[in-house]
Amino acid sequence: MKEKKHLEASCLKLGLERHGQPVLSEISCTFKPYELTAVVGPNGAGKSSLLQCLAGALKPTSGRIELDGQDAEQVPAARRARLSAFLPQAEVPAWSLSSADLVALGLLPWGRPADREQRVSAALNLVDAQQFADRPVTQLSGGELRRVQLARLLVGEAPLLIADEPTAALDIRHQLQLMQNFRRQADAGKTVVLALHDLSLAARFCDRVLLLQGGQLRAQGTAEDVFTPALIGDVYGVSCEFRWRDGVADFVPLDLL
Ligand SMILES: Nc1ncnc2c1ncn2[C@@H]1O[C@H](COP(=O)(O)OP(=O)(O)OP(=O)(O)O)[C@@H](O)[C@H]1O
Repeated sequence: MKEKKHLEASCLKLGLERHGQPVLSEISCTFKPYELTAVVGPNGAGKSSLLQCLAGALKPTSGRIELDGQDAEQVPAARRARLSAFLPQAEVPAWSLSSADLVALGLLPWGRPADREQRVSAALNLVDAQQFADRPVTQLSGGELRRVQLARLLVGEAPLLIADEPTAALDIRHQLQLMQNFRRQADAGKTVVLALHDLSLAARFCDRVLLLQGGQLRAQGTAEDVFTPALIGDVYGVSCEFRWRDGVADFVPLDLL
C-alpha cells in the first residue's frame, strides 16, 4: 500500500477508564497535517492517557480515534506502526543496546532500508547525539538517553509524531533545538502532538493548544486563546502572567491561589 505523507487524526467523544476510574471523558479534537499541537494540563489531567490512546497503546473505553476518517481499531497493527511514531513519557532501556541500534528500532516498521545507517546517523545528528552512536544506552545520562530516544522517534517516516513530555529531561539548548526540529517536521507536513509542561515553549512553537483538566477538554485553540491568566489560573491554581512579545510568550507563575 502507498505510504501516507499526511495524516489527520481525530478523537471522537473519546473516553477512557483505568482501574474502573474515568480518566478521559468525551474528548473530541482533531490533529491536522502541518500543525504542531501542545497538550497541556496539570499532573493527572489525562495528557499521557490521551497520547497513549492516539498512539494505539491504550484502547479507549468509549468513543473512537479516526485516522483519515477510518476507525483506528480497524487499521492493522503493522500499518498503524507506519502511520504513527510514539515516544512515551518514561522509558527505561531493558537491554544494553548501542544508541545507534536503539535509534534503528524506529525503522522497524519499514523493514531494513538500504540507507539505514545514514538515516540513523542523520537522526542522531538532529538531536546532537551522534557522539553516543556506539555507546550502550545504559551508560547515558537521563537527558542524553532522552535525546537518543527522540532520534528513534524522528528516524522513521510516520506522518503522525506523538511525544510525551519530550523536553522534560533536556537542558535549555537541547529543548530549543528539539522544539525547532518538531516545528520543522510540522512545517514539512507532519502532524505533531506533544504533551508539554512548559507553557512558554508551547506558546512559542505550537499552532494549537489542548488544555486538559480532570480528564476533560477544558479549552482548545491557539495559545493566545487558551493561555489567559484567568483560565490558566483556574486550571492550575496559580496566579500568573503571560508576557507576549512578537508572538513569543513568557509565562510567569506568580503565586499559589
Ligand atoms: N497505569 C495506570 N493505571 C491506573 N491509573 C492510571 C495509570 N496511569 C495513570 N493513571 C491515572 O490516570 C489519570 C491520568 O493520568 P495521566 O498519566 O494520563 O495524566 P498526565 O496528565 O499525563 O499527568 P502528568 O502530568 O503527571 O504526567 C490519573 O488520575 C492517573 O492517576
